[in-house]
Amino acid sequence: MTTSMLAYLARRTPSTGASYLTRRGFASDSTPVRKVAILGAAGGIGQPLSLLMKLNPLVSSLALYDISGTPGVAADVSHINTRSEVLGFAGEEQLGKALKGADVVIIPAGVPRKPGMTRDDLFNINAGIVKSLCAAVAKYCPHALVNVISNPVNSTVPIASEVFKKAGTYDEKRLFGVTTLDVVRAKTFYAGKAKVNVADVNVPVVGGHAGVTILPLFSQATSSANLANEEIEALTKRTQDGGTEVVEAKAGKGSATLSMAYAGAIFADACLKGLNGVPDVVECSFVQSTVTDLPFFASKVRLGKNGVEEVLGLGALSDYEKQGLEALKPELKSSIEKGIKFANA
Ligand SMILES: NC(=O)C1=CN([C@@H]2O[C@H](COP(=O)(O)OP(=O)(O)OC[C@H]3O[C@@H](n4cnc5c(N)ncnc54)[C@H](O)[C@@H]3O)[C@@H](O)[C@H]2O)C=CC1
Ligand SMILES: O=C([O-])CC(=O)C(=O)O
Repeated sequence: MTTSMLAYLARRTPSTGASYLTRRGFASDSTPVRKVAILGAAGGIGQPLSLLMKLNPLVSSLALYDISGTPGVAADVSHINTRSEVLGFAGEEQLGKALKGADVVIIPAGVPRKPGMTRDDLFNINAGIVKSLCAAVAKYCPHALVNVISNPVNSTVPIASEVFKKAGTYDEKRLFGVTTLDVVRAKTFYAGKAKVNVADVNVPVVGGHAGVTILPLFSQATSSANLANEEIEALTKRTQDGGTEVVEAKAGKGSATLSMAYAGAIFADACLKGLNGVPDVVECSFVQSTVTDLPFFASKVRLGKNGVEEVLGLGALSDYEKQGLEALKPELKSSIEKGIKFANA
């Protein structure tokens, strides 16, 4: 749970259970009004993500959109006594209303993997979904920060950028591929292996969001621990295969939803904090980048009032990480190009 969510829960009055913000009225005096729209809100990620965003005190309005099922999710979540007003929107004719005025749009719409599939196998269905949803974003909330969760992220983010370019609304500072789950996994696996407190651990994860394109930089991990090379290699492999581990364990019933909802909520919270002028908000994300020769790349990003304030460099890499960086480039390049080609076909 994010720090602001924890702070919010801590302010609850034990006697009534009512929140500080609710008792003072709908919106706090000091917290800006912020609308968040979730596209694909009735899905496996969408539902727990809707719950977590309802718990976020930075949100004043929460719009839950899907092709169907959202009136029920919205009715359910709306009974929680936190700040935001929740509205459900179902079907394409309601998409405009869901998006209008949104500050942050989170997109977990699309099909998930089944065992034996790669993320790229989702391209044929999800590319079209992301393309049409982004066309609507360009029309109804062209200044929103867009958090793309739908896979394959290495291609769906370039697709989104091309759609926005065509609409004349592209601002590279406002488009993000959500790779936070890779960071969440790297932290968890590292803390378990290094036997350190997971709350003290940070690990940057760079590159992209599929297989070998996921490159955790354990040489930069805090708290530092003297792990053997074989242990670092095993941790790297486990982080790269984290999604597949869940897909296989779910045995045909989808991919990561709960941990992804957590990761998506962390990233959206960082975007909101940045918009609100909170200093030094840094998260890894797949963004337009000049950190390597690839046009999009995941690395640490400082978030601010306009979205990306600064794309941070990679820092010092170990030899193993340098090799991993070179090895990931061909696949990432071809996934990016595939997305761009699709959007312009
Ligand atoms: N970036 C990341 O780290 C991760 C990404 N994912 C990806 O997130 C996506 C969603 O996964 P789940 O929630 O498990 O799938 P799901 O099938 O449970 O939910 C997807 C939802 O999208 C909705 N949807 C489909 N077309 C839509 C459209 N045109 N407009 C609005 N909503 C639409 C469906 O109705 C459904 O409710 C998948 O592509 C999956 O691969 C999953 C985990 C991690
Ligand atoms: O593996 C998948 O298909 C879903 C995903 O992106 C992840 O869990 O990292």
